[in-house]
Order: sequence, then structure tokens, then C-alpha cells
Amino acid sequence: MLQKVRDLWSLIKCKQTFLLLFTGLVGYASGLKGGGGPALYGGLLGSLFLAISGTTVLNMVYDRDIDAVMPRTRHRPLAAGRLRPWEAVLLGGAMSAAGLGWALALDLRYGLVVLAGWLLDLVVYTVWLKRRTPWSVIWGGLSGGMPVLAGRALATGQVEVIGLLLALAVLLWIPTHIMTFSIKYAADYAAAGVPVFPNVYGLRTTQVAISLSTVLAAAVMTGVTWQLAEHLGAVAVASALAMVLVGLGANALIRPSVQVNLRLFKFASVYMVSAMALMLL
Ligand code: HEM
Ligand SMILES: CC(C)=CCC/C(C)=C/CC/C(C)=C/COP(=O)(O)OP(=O)(O)O
Repeated sequence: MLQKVRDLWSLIKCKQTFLLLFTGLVGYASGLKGGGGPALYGGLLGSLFLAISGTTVLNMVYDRDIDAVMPRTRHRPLAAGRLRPWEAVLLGGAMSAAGLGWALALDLRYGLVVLAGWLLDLVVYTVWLKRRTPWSVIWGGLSGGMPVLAGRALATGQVEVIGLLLALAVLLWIPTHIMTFSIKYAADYAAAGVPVFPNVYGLRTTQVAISLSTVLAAAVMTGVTWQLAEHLGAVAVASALAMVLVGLGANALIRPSVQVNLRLFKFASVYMVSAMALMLL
């Protein structure tokens, strides 16, 4: 029984879901700072958690065949056969319906942005493009930008420039986040027939793409921090963190190695959390 609960919980990819949820929270809290709408923290967190988890669980169901091939994901409960697909479809479907319904009932504009995130991840990224083109990551990245945009939309009542810039920053951060990882697991992806940048365009092109997008992501994030953060200290720390990220990105280009890439992958998540948190100060 305990193993079953553990397996069901692992379907929501805890770290990814909580980072996405945190960006939504930052979008919302930063939008309220300007004197925006009423405090709907409970509704935002509940509906976003359910919608993000729902899409993640359904993604795991759809991807269970490729997960079963890759050593990195072979142990996942659906790939390993510890859970039956219908159990996960039931969980993911119920979470998605509850999350999307709650979001749309809270606010139509907010709900539509959450629905866009759900569709981009599940339909466009997972079902349509992930097995066809390495450019699928753009659509996955766009879906990852929806929680922060949705949070801003709920607070301000609009889809506005700062929300769009924050979503763009998440999108630009994606190569730093995932291409570093796909270099390490290139053989796994090749075995599973999932086209990823290093396998399709080669290592050098992928490293250049990572470094370029690292600079752009850091620039957009720092620019938005200048706009949002009220304390100069927060802007200074955000700029210093951006420089560390850019430095690690440059290092990955100059002295490429598995270890350097993995360090960049790890720091990219820490950077996203810290830079977003600093925007609230
Ligand atoms: C195309 C889009 C994306 C792809 C292909 C992708 C892929 C991955 C992969 C393969 C992992 C490693 C999982 C493992 O260790 O087995 C991962 C981890 C993670 N992802 Fe993503 N991801 C994407 C978008 C995002 C977005 C938008 C966020 C949040 C804003 C995010 C947050 C995370 C976090 C926090 C982790 C855990 C990192 C760690 O262990 O240090 N991902 N992702
Ligand atoms: C508002 C809303 C509902 C937004 C949805 C946000 C969301 C869940 C984005 C997912 C990001 C993504 C494409 C992850 C990759 O999974 P993968 O299947 O490529 O990773 P894996 O190889 O580890 O399975």
C-alpha cells in the first residue's frame, strides 16, 4: 500500500512541479505588488498544482514505452509495470479536470492560460512533437512559461508585458536546463528514438545553443528583476547569480565535459528559484 502511494506520488515529478508552481506564485505575488486583484493564493496554488500535476501524470502514461527503454527512466512505476496505465489515467485525468475547472472558475483569463499550458505540454509537446523533432523543446518550454504568465494574469487581470517576458525567460532557460541533460543521456534518447539536439545537430552546435540561450535567459531575467525588485540589493544579487550562470554556460562551451554540463544543469534550477524569489524583494 505504501509502495503504491509512493509510486502514485512519483508520477507528478515533484521537483519539476514545485519549481513550476513557484514560478506561478512569483508571477501572482509580483503582480499583486502593483496593487492588483484580490488575494487568491489558495485558489492559485491549488488549481495550478492540480493542473501541472495532471498534465505530468498523463505525460508519464503516454511516454511509458520510451521510459521503459531508457536506463534513466526505466524504474518509473508505469515503465516498470508497477502501476497500470488506467490507474494513472484516472489520477491524471481527475487532477487535470479539477485543476482546469478550478482555474476557469476562478478567472476566465487565468484559466485559459492554464489550459494553454496543459494543451502545449500534453498535446503539442508530448503527443505531437517529442518523438518527431528536437525542436519540440520550444513547445515544452512555452508550456513551462504558462504558470508564471497565468499567475501574473490572475493578479493583474491581463496578459501583460512583464508576464510575457517572464514566460520568455523560462523558454530561454530551457536549453540550459535540458540540452545539458540530453548531452549526458544522448545514448538513452537515441535508443528510445527521441530526437534531441546533440544527436541531430551534433555536440558543438548544442553547446553553442546552450551558451547563447544561457546569456539571453540571464539577460531577460535580470532585466525583469530591475523592473520588479524594489531593493537595490536584490538586483545586485540577481545580477551576480546571472553572471555565475553565464560563466558556467561559457565554461561549458570552452571546456566541455560531462561534469561541467551537469553542474550547469543543477545550477540552472537553483538560478531559476533564486532569481524569481529576488523579484519579490
Ligand atoms: C521542454 C521542456 C522540458 C524538458 C524536456 C525537461 C526535461 C527534464 C528532464 C529530462 C529532467 C531530469 C529528470 C530526471 O532526473 O530523471 C528534468 C528535471 C527537472 N525539470 Fe525539466 N524539463 C523541461 C521543462 C522544465 C520546466 C519549464 C521547469 C520549471 C520551470 C522544469 C523543472 C525541472 C526541475 C526542477 C527538475 C529537477 C532538476 C534536478 O534534479 O536538479 N523543467 N527536466
Ligand atoms: C499551466 C500548466 C498546466 C503548465 C504545464 C507545465 C508543464 C507540466 C510543463 C512540462 C515541461 C516539460 C515539457 C517537461 C518535459 O518532460 P519530459 O517528458 O520530456 O521529461 P522526461 O524525459 O523526464 O519524462
